[in-house]
Amino acid sequence: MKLYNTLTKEKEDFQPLVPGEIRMYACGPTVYDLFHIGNARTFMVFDAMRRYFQYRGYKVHFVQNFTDIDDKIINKAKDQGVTSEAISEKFIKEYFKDADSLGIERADVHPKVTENIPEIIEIIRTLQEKGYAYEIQGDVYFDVTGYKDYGRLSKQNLEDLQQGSRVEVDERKKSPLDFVLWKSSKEGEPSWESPWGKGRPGWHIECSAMAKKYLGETIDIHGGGGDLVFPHHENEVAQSEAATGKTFANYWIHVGYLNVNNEKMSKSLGNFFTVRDIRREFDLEVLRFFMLSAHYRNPLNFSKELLISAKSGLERLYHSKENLERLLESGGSPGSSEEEKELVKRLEEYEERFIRKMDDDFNTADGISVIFDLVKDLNTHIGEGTSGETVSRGLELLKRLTGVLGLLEQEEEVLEEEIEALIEQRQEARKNKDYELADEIRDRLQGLGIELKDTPQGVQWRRKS
Ligand SMILES: Nc1ncnc2c1ncn2[C@@H]1O[C@H](COP(=O)(O)OP(=O)(O)OP(=O)(O)O)[C@@H](O)[C@H]1O
Ligand SMILES: [Zn+2]
Repeated sequence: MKLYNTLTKEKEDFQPLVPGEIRMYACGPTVYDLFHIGNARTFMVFDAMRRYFQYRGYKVHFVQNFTDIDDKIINKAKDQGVTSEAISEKFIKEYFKDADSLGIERADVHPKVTENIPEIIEIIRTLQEKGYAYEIQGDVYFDVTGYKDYGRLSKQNLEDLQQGSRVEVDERKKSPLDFVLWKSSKEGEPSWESPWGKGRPGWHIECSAMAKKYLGETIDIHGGGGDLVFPHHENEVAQSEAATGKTFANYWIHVGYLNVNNEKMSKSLGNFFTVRDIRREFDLEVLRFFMLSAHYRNPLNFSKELLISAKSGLERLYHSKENLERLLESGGSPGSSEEEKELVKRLEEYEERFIRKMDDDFNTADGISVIFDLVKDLNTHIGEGTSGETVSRGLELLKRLTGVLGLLEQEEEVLEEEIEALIEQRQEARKNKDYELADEIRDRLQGLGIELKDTPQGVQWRRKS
């Protein structure tokens, strides 16, 4: 498998540290608002990558943090007269609602900064002890001139950076590029005790601390949106490598921007749509399909028109799947012809082609083209006369490949909701002593392949295998 590494600016052979296992960290959202679909692109790319790695047989350890302490959170809390925690807790819940509806699976750990303060303090202390950090009146800074590799990730040299940097407000720093590791707290702000007095962590240090705690000193993959290369990731590398003396991440992956009229979608520009804005008009799987139809490193322009055409593309995939399911239900004919044998052979080739494309720096755009080729072939060569086995192989393959991308998953979700609703109706009927209706609903559920079990904790259900 080849992955493009921002660190070397090359597609490299991907070799995880431990064969068969991948340790991957993605920078998560600052939780002071709903996230927009630009953020969603980055989250979705990492979700799809993780699914693909799993499909290729890797055990993936995936961590995505929540930045739950930050100026933006504090300011919003002040405006609304609530605690920072109230703001961050609310938007963490909202994050999960939107992520779930986008088919983004939960990471193995979603650590919060506020729950990792001792680990953060520990790294800062190490940096200070090793001479990479200095304190001024309760603020601690990283000394970039003391770290020889500063600028390596973003391919900038220190002198250019220093010349290019604005005159800093904080005259106390040794270099204008020095960044804050620990901030002394102002009156009324959330704060924690530390060796430098009461304060809170700077932004960059959190990821160094959490990646180390949950994945180890050296991880395989670290990523985020392209805007994070500098200064966020540059600073992460500096802190982590200065503290541990080891390589922080072997592969750096950055997702291209979702743009509007060729400008990055961002909160500050006001040119954004939240996931919920889109949900009012579109099924969110359409958005997912749209995002994954482009290579993750390329910028992607967003417009409603493009989303409408993505919708019809996705519908083509759904139609094919539904058609195969219908044929399967009708039983199919026995035996298999030469034509069918050829088709079965081609199925394997489609899967190989899909893997080849995806192995080449996770090219979902080409991967999706292969899926369309498969669908065309299935639509042409599978019909009433095809054996059940072949139909089922075609269907399985289609579901397997789209599943890797988190697509064509709508139906089951709807079904789940339907089941829950039916179970509720049945409970209601039983409460009203309408046992006839209750039994009728039970039979209907059975017809859908659902088994019910009455337990002291309530009704539980499972799909009959
Ligand atoms: N337009 C975009 N396209 C792709 N990824 C993006 C875009 N905007 C932000 N991201 C990514 O989303 C993730 C979450 O970022 P975060 O919550 O810090 O938002 P943000 O960068 O503050 O957004 P904004 O730039 O709109 O203020 C990061 O990995 C970031 O790089
Ligand atoms: Zn980060």
